[in-house]
Amino acid sequence: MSSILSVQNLNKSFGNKHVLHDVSFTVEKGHIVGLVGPNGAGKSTIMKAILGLINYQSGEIKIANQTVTPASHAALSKVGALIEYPGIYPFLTGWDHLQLFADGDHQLIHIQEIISQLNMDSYIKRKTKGYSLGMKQKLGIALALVNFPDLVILDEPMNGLDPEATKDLRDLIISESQRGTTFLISSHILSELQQLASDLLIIDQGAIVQQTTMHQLLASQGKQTIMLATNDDKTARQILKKAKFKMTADPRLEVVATDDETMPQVLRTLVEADIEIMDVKRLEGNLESSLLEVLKQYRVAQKLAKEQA
Ligand SMILES: Nc1ncnc2c1ncn2[C@@H]1O[C@H](COP(=O)(O)OP(=O)(O)OP(=O)(O)O)[C@@H](O)[C@H]1O
Repeated sequence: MSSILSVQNLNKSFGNKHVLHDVSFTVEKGHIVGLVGPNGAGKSTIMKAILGLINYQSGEIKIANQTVTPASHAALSKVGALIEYPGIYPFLTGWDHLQLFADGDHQLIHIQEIISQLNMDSYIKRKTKGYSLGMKQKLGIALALVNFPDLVILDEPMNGLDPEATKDLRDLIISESQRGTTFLISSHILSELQQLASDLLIIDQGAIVQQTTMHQLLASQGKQTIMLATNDDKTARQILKKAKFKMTADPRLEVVATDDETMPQVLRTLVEADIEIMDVKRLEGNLESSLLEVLKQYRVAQKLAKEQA
């Protein structure tokens, strides 16, 4: 695995307000990373620092091994971003914006693909002064993606999007990531992020609480389960209990997955006992409840550490 982005010991203050505290993390090439945390945690500030939009007191930011500062932007040539509101000229059409932004005519096919995937065909040739909030947001996202960037940074990209557009965006991000594009995305829409992100950076009050994978976070909270249907659920339950698998309170046959091995072990145990398996599903837990739990535990630990200091 190689990292495309590395942030080390980043400290940022606005006046005498210290808002980022020794923030360090790396982002692996091709991953979709969710940056999550409460309001005011420092997500946008981290993104702006990565994009060279704000100065910082200390630390180092590297994109593809090249240092980024407000005075040194070379590494950003292969980065696309949407931070806060997209900068859009009202008297140009969406198509004009995309063409102006594109590195060359060879991007036209890609522009057309993005327009179709985000369902923008019906208005892309209209002046943007008549666009709704969601239409502008989609244009901002299209602009971030147009030149096949290696890294894309999106701050709350689902803002203003209806459910259909949210799904279109999710599909687009996944297809671009399959081409090798890396994404760093902040969002408060955790149900959406859960379907998108492979990795998570959890931040609270300007400090990294945890860098983890979605799978690990959900599993660590004991929230991932395996739902089974067999030809004899009653006997299957007895066998699984005897084999010391943890069952949930659900009246159906649901086993708590403690790690990646649980699923094959459960299936082997049942097959060896001649139970016929009709259906098996891995149920992911809930990102929102897992995140709230992690933040709660972190704050308790922080409070204890302060009291002991
Ligand atoms: N230009 C600024 N001047 C002063 N303080 C600022 C400025 N920008 C951000 N802050 C402060 O820095 C902290 C982090 O803000 P930031 O916008 O990065 O949080 P966030 O995690 O993106 O929040 P949200 O989820 O609400 O968008 C907050 O306390 C905020 O008030």
